[in-house]
Amino acid sequence: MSTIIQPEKTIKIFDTTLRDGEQSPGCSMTLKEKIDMARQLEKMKVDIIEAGFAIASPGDFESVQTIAKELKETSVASLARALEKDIDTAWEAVKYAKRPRIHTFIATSDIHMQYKLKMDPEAVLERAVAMVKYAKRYCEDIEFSAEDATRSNPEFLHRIFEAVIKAGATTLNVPDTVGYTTPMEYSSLISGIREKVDGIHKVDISVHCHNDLGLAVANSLAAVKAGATQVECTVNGIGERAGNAALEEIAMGLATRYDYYGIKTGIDTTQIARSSKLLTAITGVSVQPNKAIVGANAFAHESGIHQHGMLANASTYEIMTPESVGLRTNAMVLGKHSGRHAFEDRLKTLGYELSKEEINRAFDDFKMLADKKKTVDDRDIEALLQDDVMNLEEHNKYKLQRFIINSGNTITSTATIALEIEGKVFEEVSAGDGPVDASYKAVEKMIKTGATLEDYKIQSITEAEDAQGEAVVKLKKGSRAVTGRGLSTDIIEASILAYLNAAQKLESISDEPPIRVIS
Ligand SMILES: CC(=O)SCCNC(=O)CCNC(=O)[C@H](O)C(C)(C)COP(=O)(O)OP(=O)(O)OC[C@H]1O[C@@H](n2cnc3c(N)ncnc32)[C@H](O)[C@@H]1OP(=O)(O)O
Ligand SMILES: CC(C)C(=O)C(=O)O
Ligand SMILES: [Mg+2]
Repeated sequence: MSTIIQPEKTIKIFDTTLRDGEQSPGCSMTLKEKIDMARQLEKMKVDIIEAGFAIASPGDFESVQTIAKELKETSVASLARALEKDIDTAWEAVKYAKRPRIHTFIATSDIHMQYKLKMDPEAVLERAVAMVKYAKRYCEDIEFSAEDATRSNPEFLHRIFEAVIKAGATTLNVPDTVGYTTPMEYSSLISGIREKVDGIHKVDISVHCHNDLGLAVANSLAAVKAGATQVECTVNGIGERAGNAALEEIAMGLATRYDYYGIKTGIDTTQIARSSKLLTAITGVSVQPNKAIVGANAFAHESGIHQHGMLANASTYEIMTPESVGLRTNAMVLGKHSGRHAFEDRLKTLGYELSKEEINRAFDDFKMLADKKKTVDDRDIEALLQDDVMNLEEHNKYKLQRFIINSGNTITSTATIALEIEGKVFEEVSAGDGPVDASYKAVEKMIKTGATLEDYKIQSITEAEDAQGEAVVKLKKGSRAVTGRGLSTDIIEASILAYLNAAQKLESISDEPPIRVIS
């Protein structure tokens, strides 16, 4: 008995980052930026790039045409209203592409036909057919979109789709223009269209979803399950109003749940992170940290129980690997919800080998610090360990008595600092590049560490007007490096305290081998 091998089902990914995506307020791109983005989309292996709306402006025309000339493999489409002049212009722009496509559209819902187009349904149908035929004189690959399809009368939709297939359309797009539909409703709309058109010609059924109710990806995936063969989407989900379906979520949804959908895309998912970052760099619009797939927290774990599971086996809390979307690694973020397993793991990564007792002490200090700070980074842990191991409270040699700062944008900053050192009070004045530099120079005149300032960071660790500022400095002398911390509601005071804290540590380890050298 011979086995029949079923061909693998694949769907096309139609990227509209450069057209619908660019319709997001604040996401306009220059010609060069669009070309860079288009190259990256080709690298990610999207099937079709909608490079713009050629008639919209000379700049849009130039970018569609340049992208059509530049790309090697990918189909390049331009949007066009159902107007001859739009189609002529779209063709002039895409005709250089290896695989050109004209994408023409007209609205089919009563609301749009009556109030916007001021056309009756029969006139819309006639126009759609005439314009598909018109476009077909130029180009084999014609996509027709029934704008606002999900609020259109389904019978009218079926009629117009049948008519445009006969006129030569090769892809029928069913846009949820205003993000109105639901997964189940959209699914039955798509399977209804699929049944009707399958008897006529083989065409792609495309879906194009907006995110007004946060359902763009859910609706697109439901439609794919119901027989759609093309999904229109954008990188990071940018697009008109609340955006379009996010490409990365569609691609990873299908890849991760292949067991459920049984459908592949041609997307090289390892290019996802890069595409997302490139778009962010170009538009200056960042994705929110909890954004699926590409948000900063998408592969980050903060709570102890999760971190413990992750350390045992990443599949406990990750349904896809960071590598599969092109990230190097996941992140264990230490914060107030973290547990001992993750803390000990971080100590090992940082190169510390501590006794059980030292770890316990450090863990208690870490939990106290984590209560005050949003996240605890490696420098915090190092500072905390150095405090703990050297028991600095007992060696509190340098005490800040008072400080006076004179600073402004038209004068040189000066600092007067008084320190109490082993019971005696010293005072020095110094000028510097800003109040912190002036303070450090004044302090250095008194305590003479001879160290270099390797790093300096100031951040708020509590909120509101009385926020605590935390300064962290790293001082280096020879092969020894230490981190000092200072806390105050005054950021200059926090900075001076951090310097003194680091100086004390440096002094207390100067005759001993370093705990750990930070290069
Ligand atoms: C759902 C979507 O995303 S559709 C795409 C939306 N994107 C854009 O609109 C961005 C690019 N747009 C533009 O640059 C301009 O709107 C242009 C160049 C296309 C047209 O500009 P203008 O001629 O000044 O017209 P305007 O934008 O004010 O109005 C739209 C006109 O197109 C008509 N129209 C709208 N859709 C269609 C269509 N699919 N087919 C035919 N005519 C249409 C409207 O009825 C209106 O016609 P009117 O001028 O005779 O009243
Ligand atoms: C032009 C069409 C496809 C569109 O963007 C929409 O309906 O949202
Ligand atoms: Mg749209």
